[in-house]
Amino acid sequence: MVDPTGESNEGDTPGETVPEDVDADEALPVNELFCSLQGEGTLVGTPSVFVRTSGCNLRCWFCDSYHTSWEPTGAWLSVDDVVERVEEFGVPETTGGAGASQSAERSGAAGHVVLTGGEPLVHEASVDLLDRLADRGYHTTVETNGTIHRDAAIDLASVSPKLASSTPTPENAPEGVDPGVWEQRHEDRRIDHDALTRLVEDYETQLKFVVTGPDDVPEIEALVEELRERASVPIPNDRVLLMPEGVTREQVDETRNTVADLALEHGYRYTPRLHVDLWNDAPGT
Ligand SMILES: C[S@@+](CC[C@H](N)C(=O)[O-])C[C@H]1O[C@@H](n2cnc3c(N)ncnc32)[C@H](O)[C@@H]1O
Ligand SMILES: Nc1nc2[nH]cc(C(=O)O)c2c(=O)[nH]1
Ligand code: SF4
Ligand SMILES: [Mg+2]
Repeated sequence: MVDPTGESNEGDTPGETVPEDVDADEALPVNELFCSLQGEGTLVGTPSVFVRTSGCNLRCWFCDSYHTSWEPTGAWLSVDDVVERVEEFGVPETTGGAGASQSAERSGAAGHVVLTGGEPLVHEASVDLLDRLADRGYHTTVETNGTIHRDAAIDLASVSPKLASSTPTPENAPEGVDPGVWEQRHEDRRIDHDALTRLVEDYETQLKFVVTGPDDVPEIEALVEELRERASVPIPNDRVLLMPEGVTREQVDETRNTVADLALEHGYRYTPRLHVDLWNDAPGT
């Protein structure tokens, strides 16, 4: 394992820790690559291959992928190798493939790939990966915090803008972590109206907000209104999703009903965290 961060806790420049023998245009720091059911959003329940890159330009206190943000870990893989690993789970039937491979332990994800992280769009090579997957007939979902726009083969932009309640403080930071410069840096970076507007205009988009409680709703309403004014495309309420905050079953049990009630009250959509319900916080799910 190498430090694949793209961004250390003190440093600020994506790419600064790329090892000398790695060409960051053609390789990605991969934290995990696995097959599961899409647990969040409009495609919930869809068998999918997940490619989780390491490194993020934000530091949400509640990040459920600590080892891609606060303590980024993974191994650099060439884009070719990532495509090969994805194909081991099955190739889309539309490209003449036989569907799911029989050898993989979880092998049902022949058509959908979810590129996530960390923040996958900090990495230039994500564009190349998405192009190659699209060429092979995969449907691509990109899970992104919405602070970066790239031109890429994205079928569904699953954008999760980060609310004020996500900002790390010494009180809420993960155990043993001092957020230091990240409290202000996260706050400064978490909303980029231009990037959000371009994502909404260029791609089929869902806006998937992590909700910690009723106090988050005014900020969601204001942001959605702002984007509706800026964007040249409509943003219907059924593309605005409220998702309960929580990494474990116990935590989601605490927030689930409040968030469902808020969705009903405001006419937004609710999304479960199906993978947490099914597999709790196990890695590779
Ligand atoms: C780990 S993030 C990676 C993609 C990107 N960095 C982002 O935040 O959208 C994947 C998804 O998990 C969500 N998420 C992270 N921590 C969470 C938590 N504690 N509760 C609910 N959702 C969470 C994010 O909002 C995002 O939708
Ligand atoms: N099953 C499952 N569905 C997911 N949808 C988005 C995820 C993510 O971490 O981006 C995720 C994940 O980690 N697991
Ligand atoms: S933006 Fe996404 S990956 Fe980054 S810290 Fe927040 S939840 Fe984690
Ligand atoms: Mg996750």
